[in-house]
Amino acid sequence: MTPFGQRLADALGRRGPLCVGIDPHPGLLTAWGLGDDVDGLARFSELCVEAFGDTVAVVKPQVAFFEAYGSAGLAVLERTIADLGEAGALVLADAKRGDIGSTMDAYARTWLSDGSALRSDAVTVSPYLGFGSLAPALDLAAGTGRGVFVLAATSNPEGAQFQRARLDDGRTVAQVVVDECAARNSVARTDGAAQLGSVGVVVGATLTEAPDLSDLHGPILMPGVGAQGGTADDVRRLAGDHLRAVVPNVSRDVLRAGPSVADLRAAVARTLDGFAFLMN
Ligand SMILES: O=C(O)c1cc(=O)[nH]c(=O)n1[C@@H]1O[C@H](COP(=O)(O)O)[C@@H](O)[C@H]1O
Repeated sequence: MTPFGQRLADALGRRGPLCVGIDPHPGLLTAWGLGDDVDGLARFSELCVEAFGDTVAVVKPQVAFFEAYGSAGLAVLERTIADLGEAGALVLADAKRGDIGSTMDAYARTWLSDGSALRSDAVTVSPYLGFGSLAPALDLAAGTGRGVFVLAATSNPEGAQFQRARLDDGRTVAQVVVDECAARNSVARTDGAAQLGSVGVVVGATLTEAPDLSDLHGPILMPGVGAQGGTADDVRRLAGDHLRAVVPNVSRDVLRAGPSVADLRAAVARTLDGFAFLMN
């Protein structure tokens, strides 16, 4: 399969620089006139697929909201991932996995192997057990043409406690994560692969300052726009010279426009207008 970074660059070029989250909060289910149950979850997801599948570059189902309904919720997630892919969107499973390497291998197979019912184009992972513990996911993604987004500097205020801590060499933990991802992408580039690597980082749109992203050569997911207070201007400021690698994520701010598919699509179009500068 074409490497994820290349497929992503292509999708952003065709559909515009946006990742929309499918975050079925119980409050949103109620606001959409749906039950806080598996049927409500399934209908919510169907409407999202209809609204975003054929227009948005990347759609990011938040796995937690599906897991909350047990195995039936996971079955909805399987269907949603498959339907989004069929409609032409890239699917980023927001699972934020991270564990010792041998267990990480099982997580990697779940989200990144060709044979899995939950296979997605990319998955979010947490480097808290050490960057090296992510190797099974990074290796499998490279082998199957999929992508990995590693949490570097997250959008929540608590994130700074660890992520801004400094190592002996003076770099912040967030910077080390970015640098490790950059090293992975540079290996791919010497193999003659895509301009945009397949190992991305997550940098919150709510931050005052981003880590140095100059050598990353990979995608930068920026969640925190809208409901968490981040704005398009914040994205512009944090993106610096890396406009073409940035993918802002918006979940609640778009989802609040539902349940009408037309209204959801209009919310996407409005949001994309605000990010037109990312295409220059
Ligand atoms: O990995 C993520 O997507 C993520 C990282 C981060 O630093 N902050 C963050 O908000 N997210 C996710 O992005 C989504 C943001 O949702 P809204 O605040 O509703 O736009 C949620 O699904 C979060 O779990």
